[in-house]
Amino acid sequence: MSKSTDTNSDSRQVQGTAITVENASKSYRQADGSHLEVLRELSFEAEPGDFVSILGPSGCGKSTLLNLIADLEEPTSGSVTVGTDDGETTVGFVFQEPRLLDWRTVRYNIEFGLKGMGIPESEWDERVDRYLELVNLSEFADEYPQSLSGGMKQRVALARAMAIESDVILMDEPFGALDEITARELRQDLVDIWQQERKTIVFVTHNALEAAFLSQRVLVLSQRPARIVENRAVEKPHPRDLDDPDIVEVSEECVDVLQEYI
Ligand SMILES: Nc1ncnc2c1ncn2[C@@H]1O[C@H](COP(=O)(O)OP(=O)(O)OP(=O)(O)O)[C@@H](O)[C@H]1O
Repeated sequence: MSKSTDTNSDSRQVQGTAITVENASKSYRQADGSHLEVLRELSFEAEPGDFVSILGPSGCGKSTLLNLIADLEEPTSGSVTVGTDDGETTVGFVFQEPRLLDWRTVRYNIEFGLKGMGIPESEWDERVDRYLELVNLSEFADEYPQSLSGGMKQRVALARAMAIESDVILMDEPFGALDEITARELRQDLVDIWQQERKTIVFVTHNALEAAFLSQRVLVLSQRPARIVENRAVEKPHPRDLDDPDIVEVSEECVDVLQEYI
C-alpha cells in the first residue's frame, strides 16, 4: 500500500492507492452474438487518497467501470491499474442497498466482511469498535439491521467497507435510495470520514450536486458507448456547503455537459 502526504487543503496522512485507467474499453457479447460496446477508450488517473465521482446517464456503464477498477471484470482493451502492477490491492464496495445480513447483529455483519478478507479474528473487536465509532453507531453494535433506519443501515455498510482497510473504496450510488435530509447527513459524514482516513474513493452517482459537493474531481460520462466528456477538478476546499455558489456552478456545468451528451 502506498503512503504519501498530499499538498492540497484536504491534506491528511494519505492511505489510499492510485488508480490509472488507460484507453480502457469494455464490450459484452450478447445472446444473439452481437457486441454491446459499453465503455470506449476511457483514460483518467486518481492520485492516492483522491475522491473522484463518476456522473453519467442511466445505463451508460458506471457500474461496469467500478467492476473494472475492482478487477471483477477485464477491459476488452486498454488497462486499469490499481496501485502498482505487481502489488496486491484490495477494494471495498458500498452499494445503493446496504446488503446486510438481517438476521445477524451489526457487529457480526462487519466481522463477516473481515472474515471474508482473511483478517485474523484477534483484530476483529478493535476494527469493529473503531469503524462503528467512525460512523457514529457504537451503541448499535448488538442491534439487528431491521431495527435501524435506512441511513443507519447505510452507515453500517460504510463501516463494513472501511473496516477491511482496503486501498480503494468503490461506492455505487450509496445514497440514491435515501431521503434528501438523510442523504445530506451521510454525505457530510462521508466527507468527514474520507478526510480522516484518506482512502481513494470512486463514487458513482446520478446527482451532479452530490458529485460536486463530495469530490475533488468529477468525471462525466456520455451515453453508451460511454466516453469521458468532462474531467472537472473541484478546487473548493472542504468544508463545503451544498448551496455554495462554487459548488452549484460545478454541478451546473456538469449538468450542461450531461445534457449535451445524452
Ligand atoms: N455482464 C454483462 N453482460 C452483458 N451486458 C452487461 C453486463 N453488465 C452490464 N451490461 C450492460 O452494460 C450496460 C451498462 O451497465 P451498467 O450497469 O454498467 O450501467 P450503469 O451506468 O451503472 O447503470 P445505472 O445508471 O442504471 O445504474 C447496460 O446496458 C447493461 O445491460
